[in-house]
Amino acid sequence: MHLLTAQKLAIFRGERLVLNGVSFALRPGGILLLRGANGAGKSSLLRALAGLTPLVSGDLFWDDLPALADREAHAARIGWLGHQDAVKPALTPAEQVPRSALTLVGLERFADLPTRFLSAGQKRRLAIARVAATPKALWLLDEPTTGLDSASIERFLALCSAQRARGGMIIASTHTPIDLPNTEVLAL
Ligand SMILES: Nc1ncnc2c1ncn2[C@@H]1O[C@H](COP(=O)(O)OP(=O)(O)OP(=O)(O)O)[C@@H](O)[C@H]1O
Repeated sequence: MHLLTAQKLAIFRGERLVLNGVSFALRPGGILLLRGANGAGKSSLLRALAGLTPLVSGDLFWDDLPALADREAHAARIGWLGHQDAVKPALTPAEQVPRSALTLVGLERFADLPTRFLSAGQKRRLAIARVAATPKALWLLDEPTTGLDSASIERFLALCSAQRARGGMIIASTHTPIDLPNTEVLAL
């Protein structure tokens, strides 16, 4: 039984139709990888699925009901990892994410340092920890592994597996392979 179904989505960015006729469906525990060249529309699709960019046409269903009819309810289902990390530079990691989640991304040693002193990869790991910290039915991840070293990629994959094991879904754009079983791919 599919929980999330997209039918013939069309998305404008600025003046241009960047995506048209995009359809897919995901079951609980499913993972969908978005592939495509720079500018293909991966980020635009993720934003639209999050309700941040309007759909020009098409339908998005959650459990067979219009997903975006109640924006607040939809936002509450989503763990969002954008292109830009939503981390606060003046606060420490421990001030913005529970310590248990920092451990999951190997950031415990940096928990009490102002976030502005973290490296790009460490900030990315903090943003991932923030997504993983609260249970969300759907993770929308824009190039989650960019800038991560191999140990951090392994930890990220473990978090993805845990999300799927509890019935959560993942949609991620990526230019690199993501080594997880039963992945579906949407080429844009
Ligand atoms: N805010 C915006 N206003 C106008 N056009 C935009 C905007 N954001 C993106 N675009 C355009 O929409 C198209 C799709 O961009 P998008 O960022 O979704 O691609 P992408 O597949 O995520 O690319 P990348 O692999 O480089 O991250 C591009 O042609 C881009 O120039």
